[in-house]
Amino acid sequence: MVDEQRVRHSEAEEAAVVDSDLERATREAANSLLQAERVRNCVLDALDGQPFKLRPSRILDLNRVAIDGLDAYAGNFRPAGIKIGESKHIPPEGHLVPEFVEELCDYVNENWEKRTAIHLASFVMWRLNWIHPFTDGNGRTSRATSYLVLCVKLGMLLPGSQSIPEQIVANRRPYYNALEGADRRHEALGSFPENIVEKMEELMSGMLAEQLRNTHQHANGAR
Ligand SMILES: Nc1ncnc2c1ncn2[C@@H]1O[C@H](COP(=O)(O)OP(=O)(O)OP(=O)(O)O)[C@@H](O)[C@H]1O
Repeated sequence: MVDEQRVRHSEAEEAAVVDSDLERATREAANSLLQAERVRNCVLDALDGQPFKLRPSRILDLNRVAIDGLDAYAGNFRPAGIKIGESKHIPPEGHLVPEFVEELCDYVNENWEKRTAIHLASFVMWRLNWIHPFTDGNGRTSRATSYLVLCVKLGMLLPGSQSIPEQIVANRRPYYNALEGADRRHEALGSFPENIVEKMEELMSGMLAEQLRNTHQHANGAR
């Protein structure tokens, strides 16, 4: 006899993901535009007076937009361990991810008035990559979240054709070096000293200047 109490199993749907390289490339390009638009809308909401707090749900959403249709875990924290190719850093175990992401959000929210826009954006860039909360799209999600924090803290949608995330993608080595510099400092001290992301701050400051310089040149007639 069938026990009625035992037949009510959940049947979860599986997330659909594309399988050809061409579809993947097309989807990645479309997602990247959607993610940039998502960041812009979040900045505009904050400028419109909606109080800004960095929350895990915002970070999850930026990951979902980046890898939707490309990875079954889009918008979810990874369930297990992960490695980063060619990096010495081993991200924390999967079960620790939610706690580390909450700690990152707390750091940003608690230091919002005390620290500069460059510091907060640099901290997010490093720490989110350090946590590596997702099965894929960690770089894209970290860059988008960092840029969101930078713009909201500055209180403006930054002008310029070559945004900081675009500059990083065009030349990744200094970005990897800055991530590794903070990894080493953190490993040695096990905490967040004031200058933990010094290298990333220098890099980001230079990239912000470049982004604004492009606007200045454009204003002077350069194409
Ligand atoms: N030493 C390091 N510590 C922390 N994060 C690192 C380190 N080296 C590289 N990374 C990050 O890991 C990312 C790769 O992770 P993943 O493949 O999930 O991201 P992605 O968004 O798919 O990649 P991409 O940045 O190429 O778009 C790199 O882009 C970089 O942001």
